[in-house]
Amino acid sequence: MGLPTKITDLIVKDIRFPTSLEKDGSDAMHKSPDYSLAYVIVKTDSEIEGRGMTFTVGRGTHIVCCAVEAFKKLVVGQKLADIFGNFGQFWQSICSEDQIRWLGPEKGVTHLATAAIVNALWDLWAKMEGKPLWKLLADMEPEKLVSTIDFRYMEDALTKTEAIELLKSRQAGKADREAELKSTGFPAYTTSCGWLDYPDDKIRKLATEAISQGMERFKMKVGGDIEDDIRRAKIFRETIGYDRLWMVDANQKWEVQESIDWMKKLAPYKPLWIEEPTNPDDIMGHAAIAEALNPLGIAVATGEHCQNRVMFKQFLKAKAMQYCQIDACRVGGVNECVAIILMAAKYNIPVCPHAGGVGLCELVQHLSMFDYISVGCSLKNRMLEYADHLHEHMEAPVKIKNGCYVVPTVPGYLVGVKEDAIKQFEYPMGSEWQRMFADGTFEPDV
Ligand SMILES: C[C@H](O)[C@@H](O)CC(=O)C(=O)O
Ligand SMILES: [Mg+2]
Repeated sequence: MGLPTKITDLIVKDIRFPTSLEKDGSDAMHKSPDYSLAYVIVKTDSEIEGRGMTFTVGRGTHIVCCAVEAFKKLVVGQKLADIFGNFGQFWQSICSEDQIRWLGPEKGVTHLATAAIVNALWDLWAKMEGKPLWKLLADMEPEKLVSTIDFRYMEDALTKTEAIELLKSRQAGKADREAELKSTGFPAYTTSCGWLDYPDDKIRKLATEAISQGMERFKMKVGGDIEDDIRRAKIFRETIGYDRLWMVDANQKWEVQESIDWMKKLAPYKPLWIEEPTNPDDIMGHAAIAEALNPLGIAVATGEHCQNRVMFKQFLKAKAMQYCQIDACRVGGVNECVAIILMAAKYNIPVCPHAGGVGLCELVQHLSMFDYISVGCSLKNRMLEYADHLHEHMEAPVKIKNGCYVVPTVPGYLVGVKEDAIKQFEYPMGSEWQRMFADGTFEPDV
């Protein structure tokens, strides 16, 4: 198969899964999410194609797909040597195009769409190099890697020169860290036992099963009702004990003072962090919550709804996050994730990416492994979210062994969604959606 030189087409598909039926993914703000993806296929003048995605929920997926279509003319016809020769510049040309940037800039629907396209391009690049993405990133010369980043608006936190120096200073020991990852994997924590609307006996059963499979770290959704949260916290601690890690996630439910008061009531159950206590744009609010809760041993974690590197910069500078939860699809794909990983390293904040959803585990495992090998270089306080849903639809699904992510070996980043899954779950014409409309399980969007 010859290597591609040029992008010939870009296709986007709206793929949705009916996860709301079992309350998988439920939290205090998203009671019935249908996990979905805007799936992008970048066609080339060879058989190799790039597949990327952004994670989203339900009806919103349609809007993201429209945004991807709007970017299409900026991508189709481009030469790959021009894109990968100066990826930072290409990234900027997408994010700053003057017909679209008014909708952002670099936030919301257009940035989710950017992520889907950019992730597909990295998938393509990794396939061209015959490497899984983590290895492509880890093997890249610091200067080359840094050339993929758009440093606008972050130079007051990290300059290009500092980024190169940081990467160079952490080259020693790379081979050992890669070997260690291959032998033990990257530590995972699970959210799949603790969705907000799971019944108590399901929590107990799933947590018990997870322990038997070697899982040592757990997260529970909170923020519906304090008495319910206390009851569920007790179930968790009775099941997992106090030697295993336990985190809680409020998905932006509370006011600032409410976050502090609520978490004081959960403090006896020793949560390691409270995730997204309040609005994801409220930097000073998060800083105030951290100041009040850190003395109780509770950290603040956030990032899955943090829009871009500029917001991360401020959270880091304001000591408003103790755990940095990048999301492979919320910000503008790999280029911006690498920028944030480098900034977090400078501010000594561990990166524990947001995963789960659909496809996020498959993507973000590469970023954590690259971080360990080339940037953070430590597993202290590092772990990667895992949720046990929908992996069967991926062409290269993640593997978990003894509570750790197994290092992926297939060339690419997302690699792809199975053809069968697309036939069944593309919205609205997929066979499963047509069946569920016919039997009244769901009503089609108008
Ligand atoms: C709607 C999603 O399931 C959300 O609850 C995921 C999340 O916050 C997490 O995994 O963390
Ligand atoms: Mg969360």
